[in-house]
Amino acid sequence: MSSLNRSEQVASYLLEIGAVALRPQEPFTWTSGIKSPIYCDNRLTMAYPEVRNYIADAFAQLIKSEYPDAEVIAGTATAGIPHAAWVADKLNLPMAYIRDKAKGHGKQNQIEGLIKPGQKVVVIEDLISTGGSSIKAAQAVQEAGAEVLAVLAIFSYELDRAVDAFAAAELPLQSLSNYSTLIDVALAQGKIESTDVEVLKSWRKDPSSFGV
Ligand SMILES: O=P(O)(O)OC[C@H]1O[C@H](OP(=O)(O)OP(=O)(O)O)[C@H](O)[C@@H]1O
Ligand SMILES: O=C(O)c1cc(=O)[nH]c(=O)[nH]1
Repeated sequence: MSSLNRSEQVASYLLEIGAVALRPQEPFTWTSGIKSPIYCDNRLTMAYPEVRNYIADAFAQLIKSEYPDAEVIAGTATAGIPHAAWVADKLNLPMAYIRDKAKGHGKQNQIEGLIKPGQKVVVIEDLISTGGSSIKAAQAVQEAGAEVLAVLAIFSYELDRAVDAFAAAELPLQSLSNYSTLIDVALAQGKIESTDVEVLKSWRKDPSSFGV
């Protein structure tokens, strides 16, 4: 592949740093309980300055062009936090993060940092599977009286379940890369075989029944 677009470049980076693991014989268990032949560990991007900087620039450009009114960049705990910090730094905006639930001690906060009622917030997540984690985080921001302009993620599996959940929650979602691009890039780079593509595509049609 000569000139890669943003989605292809992010997929290519994820493959290059070994963030994408295939294990059809011994499926991964996701946070939602779904069993999957693939796991994408975007946390590894932290270890690669060129990669994390490309991601932060891409998020920052997206926010500048599509959400120029953003006042706070909020990361989802835990994997969204470092990316939100780098993006907030690039945009010189306040940063916050959202726990999956309120702390049981101390100030019992779910949102750490500062999000004021009425502020316009962009939520940064590392990855969307079902969307459950990031929608919950975005709703916590809304419950705090702020407005969520969008949820932005590095990668999305493009599952129907997530698309429907974001639509029902009336939350815009954009990802820098996605499952279909990842498969195309991996195949073009010889990192997977056509037999892998068949498994990955058939799993994607019915993720809930894989490996059961
Ligand atoms: O769209 P969903 O079905 O909610 O799945 C995606 C979530 O799962 C992972 O987080 P995980 O629960 O592994 O926690 P972590 O961020 O603390 O690593 C990932 O970082 C997303 O937050
Ligand atoms: O749904 C998840 O838990 C999940 C899937 C995945 O590919 N990567 C990840 O970090 N979490």
